[in-house]
Amino acid sequence: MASMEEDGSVEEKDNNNKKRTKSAIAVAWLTFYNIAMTAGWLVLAMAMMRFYIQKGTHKGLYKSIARTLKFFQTVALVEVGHCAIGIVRTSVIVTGVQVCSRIFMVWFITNSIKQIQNEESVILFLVVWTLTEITRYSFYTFNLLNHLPYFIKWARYNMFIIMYPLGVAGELLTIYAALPFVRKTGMLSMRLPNKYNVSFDYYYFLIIVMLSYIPLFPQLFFHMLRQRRKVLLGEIIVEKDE
Ligand SMILES: CCCCCCCCCCCCC[C@@H](O)CC(=O)SCCNC(=O)CCNC(=O)[C@H](O)C(C)(C)COP(=O)(O)OP(=O)(O)OC[C@H]1O[C@@H](n2cnc3c(N)ncnc32)[C@H](O)[C@@H]1OP(=O)(O)O
Repeated sequence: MASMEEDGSVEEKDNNNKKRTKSAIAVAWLTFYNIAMTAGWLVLAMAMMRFYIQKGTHKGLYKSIARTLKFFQTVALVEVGHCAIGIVRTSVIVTGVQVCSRIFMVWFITNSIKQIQNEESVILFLVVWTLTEITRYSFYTFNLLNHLPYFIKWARYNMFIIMYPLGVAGELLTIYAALPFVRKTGMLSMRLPNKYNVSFDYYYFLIIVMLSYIPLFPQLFFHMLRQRRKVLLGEIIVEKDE
């Protein structure tokens, strides 16, 4: 009996150790990931500042940082995986919408339509994303290391109140500026007749994307407001199942 109890406790200890090892691996990975992403967005911030100081204009800025931006924004897809495997307590849907809309902005709008790359709206969302991500990833990093300075926590849960609407404005104005070029060139569209018998009009697709901000953006914004109340004001929030 005693030996069974001992066996049981050994098994339990083993399971606990496994859990601890797994979470230690997760913490190590997340710490590495967040440090790399903070560094990436800092590099982008410095490249943008250097470009503007040297050239005195925003024209050509997007082209000069495009590769770095595409790399770090695309890598953020990993975050959907973090949620899916449960190593961070965030909804896959909320993260998916946030990350996919950014990737769409980068690859299918700004990168694909050269004529809009010098629009002021592009600079607006680039600056807003960069400030947001430096704050967000450094928040996660310091939080994981249990050394979170209050001003980073404060910035993480207050900046979005201004940054989210500004970022959305930059994104929507950029898509709007792209519409005439998309209509004129018929890019990424499929007209009938074709061998697949399928028709797709990227112009109307972009209009649908713009309209989808109306229901989706408030959900992200209110999610952040709830997080803000939870973290800064200590409110207990009962999460609904996904
Ligand atoms: C195919 C075409 C699609 C087109 C769709 C078009 C519709 C688009 C509508 C949407 C528009 C979005 C526009 C947007 O791009 C504009 C901007 O971004 S503007 C700049 C302002 N933006 C922000 O402030 C971004 C805010 N968003 C986020 O922070 C996240 O993306 C979000 C998922 C929304 C929220 O994050 P989360 O729920 O994770 O909140 P917390 O930060 O409070 O964290 C919760 C817990 O998870 C832990 N966590 C999360 N990630 C990590 C990580 N990487 N490392 C470590 N830990 C992490 C975090 O610590 C919390 O843990 P705990 O609760 O235990 O404390």
